[in-house]
Amino acid sequence: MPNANPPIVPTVLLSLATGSLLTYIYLLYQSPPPPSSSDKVDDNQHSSTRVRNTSNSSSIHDYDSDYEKQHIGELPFKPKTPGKSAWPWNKKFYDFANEHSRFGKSGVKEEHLKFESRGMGGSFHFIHFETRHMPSAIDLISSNGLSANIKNMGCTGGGAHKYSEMWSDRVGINMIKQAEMKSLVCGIEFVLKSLVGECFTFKPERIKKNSDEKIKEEEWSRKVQRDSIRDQNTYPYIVVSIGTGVSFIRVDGPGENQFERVTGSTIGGGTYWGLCRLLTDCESFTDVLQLASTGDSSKIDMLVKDIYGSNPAALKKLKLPGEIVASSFGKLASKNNPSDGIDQKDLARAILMMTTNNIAHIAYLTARLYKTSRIYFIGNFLRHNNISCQRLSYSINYWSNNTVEALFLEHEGYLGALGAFLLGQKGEDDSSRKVEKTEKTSRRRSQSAGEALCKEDIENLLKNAKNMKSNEESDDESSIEGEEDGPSFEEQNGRMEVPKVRQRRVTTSYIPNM
Ligand SMILES: Nc1ncnc2c1ncn2[C@@H]1O[C@H](COP(=O)(O)OP(=O)(O)OP(=O)(O)O)[C@@H](O)[C@H]1O
Ligand SMILES: CC(C)(CO)[C@@H](O)C(=O)NCCC(=O)O
Repeated sequence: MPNANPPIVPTVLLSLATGSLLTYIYLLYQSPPPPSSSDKVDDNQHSSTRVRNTSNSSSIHDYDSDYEKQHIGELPFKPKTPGKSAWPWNKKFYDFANEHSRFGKSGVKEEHLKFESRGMGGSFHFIHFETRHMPSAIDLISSNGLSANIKNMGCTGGGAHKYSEMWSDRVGINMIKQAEMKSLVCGIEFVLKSLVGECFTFKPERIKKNSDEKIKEEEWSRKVQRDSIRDQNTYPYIVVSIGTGVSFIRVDGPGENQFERVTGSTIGGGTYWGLCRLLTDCESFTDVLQLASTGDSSKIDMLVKDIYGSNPAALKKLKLPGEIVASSFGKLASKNNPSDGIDQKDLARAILMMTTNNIAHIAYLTARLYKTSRIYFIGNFLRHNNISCQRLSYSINYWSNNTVEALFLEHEGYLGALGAFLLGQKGEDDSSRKVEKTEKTSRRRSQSAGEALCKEDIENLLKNAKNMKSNEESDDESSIEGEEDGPSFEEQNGRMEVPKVRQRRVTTSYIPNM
């Protein structure tokens, strides 16, 4: 008698990405293996019961199974289904993870990010917690008996090395280590190829009435969905991973080694959060973003018009509008008492803008250097951080004269964990020696921004700058201000608009000490 409704009580597979501040866990709940020949069901019936219907799910993510059916060969691994003997060994873990949305004191499950995968035969769930609570997280798993039958776990980031012994000693779980950049790129390729609704950008709320009209940055708040990777034209693209520090990676193609970390910046999310901890009373990242949203950075930053006055002829010659920042924190340099008239909210905003502007500049130059129109910004600095996403969208559009687009991903912080898992499924395991070697090689290649520019690169940049200059001279100045959506992107990507500003569930507050 066919079993029409095999239960969706799955095997749980785990993967971690452990950075200096946060750790992301990705869980895959796989359905039980197909029934044996004695209780065979027809294929259609089986697949429809194995995979839950996403349209009823609370997730915003629809799984593009048609695409996967056609392109499954292009995924970075051949999906494994669990052996029959493996199931349902991890039921305890599954029930525990399923029943709770908070774990310990800083663990949070992000319901809105979960999605189904027909190819993987299960659902992906996402949890993060603060890395400093790693020992408590391991104890939680151990004391609840959750580690039974979990022998291996994909892992990437610095923590894959730092906490490896702790995991094996305390709970007997072996870390299958993967290189950080490779995991990131693998995760990005996976979500871009298989998830509908993953990629988006910000555009102005309205279209210019005439070419002289300037659309202000504040109006760049319309969240617009972007298409996934469909073909070779997508490459090369730039990935800017904004974590504690910032990595700039060029991805040349779908193959797993077709990327290079081209440069980095030490001014990243850690800089922002570190300076804010020093200069404000905020105790959580969520609080400081909230504070920044009410601040005014123009009390702190020196604007071009502060230097030039509002002299249209002079500004036209300079080719910079008066409203943009000339020097972050520059206004404080010439005040008798720098703290007069400013408070914590203005500081929080100015630090956020300084960090974001710097990243935007390097990202734009990197895109120019490698002649690409796509920059994907990821990493947890952007988490619930519409202010930076909007600034990046506006700046990249502005500096590139509407030829390069800033793109964002819904699973921005979990791409490394996802990639580490996928690579592990492929049977890869970077031994520490191999990781060291890879990182040495990439270290040699990826020096700081200035060093990375070889003579040829500089010549190219100068050539491009010259071309841009002559384009700008022939253009009306206003054409670089918030032009209506650029034809190149609209034609390339096809577009679907999401009417509201980036909608994310508000972060549940992070309780210190797990
Ligand atoms: N709850 C949070 N607590 C602390 N920082 C947070 C939080 N949420 C977001 N952030 C931001 O995310 C940054 C860390 O990002 P992410 O976790 O992607 O990097 P990482 O992996 O630690 O660093 P790197 O990529 O440089 O190794 C922090 O510096 C901060 O700006
Ligand atoms: C060190 C890493 C790669 C760790 O994720 C990251 O923090 C980073 O890219 N920092 C910038 C380092 C540099 O100057 O290239």
